[in-house]
Amino acid sequence: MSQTPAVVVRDLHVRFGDVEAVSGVDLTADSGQATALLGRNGAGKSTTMKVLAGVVPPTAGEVTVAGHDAATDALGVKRVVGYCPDVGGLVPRATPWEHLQLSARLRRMDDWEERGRDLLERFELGDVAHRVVGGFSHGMSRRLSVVLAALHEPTVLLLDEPFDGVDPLGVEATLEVVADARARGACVLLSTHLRDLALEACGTAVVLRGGNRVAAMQAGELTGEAYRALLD
Ligand SMILES: Nc1ncnc2c1ncn2[C@@H]1O[C@H](COP(=O)(O)OP(=O)(O)OP(=O)(O)O)[C@@H](O)[C@H]1O
Repeated sequence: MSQTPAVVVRDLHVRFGDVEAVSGVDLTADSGQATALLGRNGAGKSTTMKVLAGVVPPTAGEVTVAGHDAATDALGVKRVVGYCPDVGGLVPRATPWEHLQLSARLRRMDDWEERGRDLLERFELGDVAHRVVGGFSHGMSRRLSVVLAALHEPTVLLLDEPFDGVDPLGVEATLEVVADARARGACVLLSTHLRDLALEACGTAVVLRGGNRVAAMQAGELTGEAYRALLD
């Protein structure tokens, strides 16, 4: 018997006023797999991620995340996902450790401190664990956002542009987080403009264009030429 995919999106539409940000996206993503979301600026990747995170409601279509309907059970969706947004999400006057404390408290987690410390070390944020994030560089903030998304070992891990402005050690730590999540059976969705890193991190790739899905394929099939052709 085949397993229901962890993420199911059918004919998703998202409208902001006059703008149709997503206009008919279909995708599925399985547990234990990582799926890359690719496409040019404005293709609808971040909006799709926001719907999957329970942050933006779908205007129309069917979206299920680990069995929770994004239209009717946004709280249920939020509980099962770990979400690294493309921008924002951090409190400038709080430290990384305070961010972890807040996240753990909201999720009623016990015994999170060792994992929190380990993640901060892996992302080379241990030395700044008690410094307010307002002074962080862009790359440091991105790394902390990945740590926060991964802390509670979510069923569905959503990473929106996690490599943006991140140095090679941060990239390596992020790839490890993705590999660990897959190994424990989580479903990972990762949006990026970096095809090579998408191929390294993910087994499958979905390409969006103008709010639509234009292709879904094994990541290995996404050659540079094929990718460019899909973007145009
Ligand atoms: N809150 C909003 N209000 C109005 N329009 C929006 C809003 N959010 C997104 N859009 C529009 O929806 C479209 C898709 O945006 P989205 O951010 O999802 O694309 P993206 O693929 O993530 O782009 P990028 O690669 O630049 O991050 C764009 O035309 C964008 O301007």
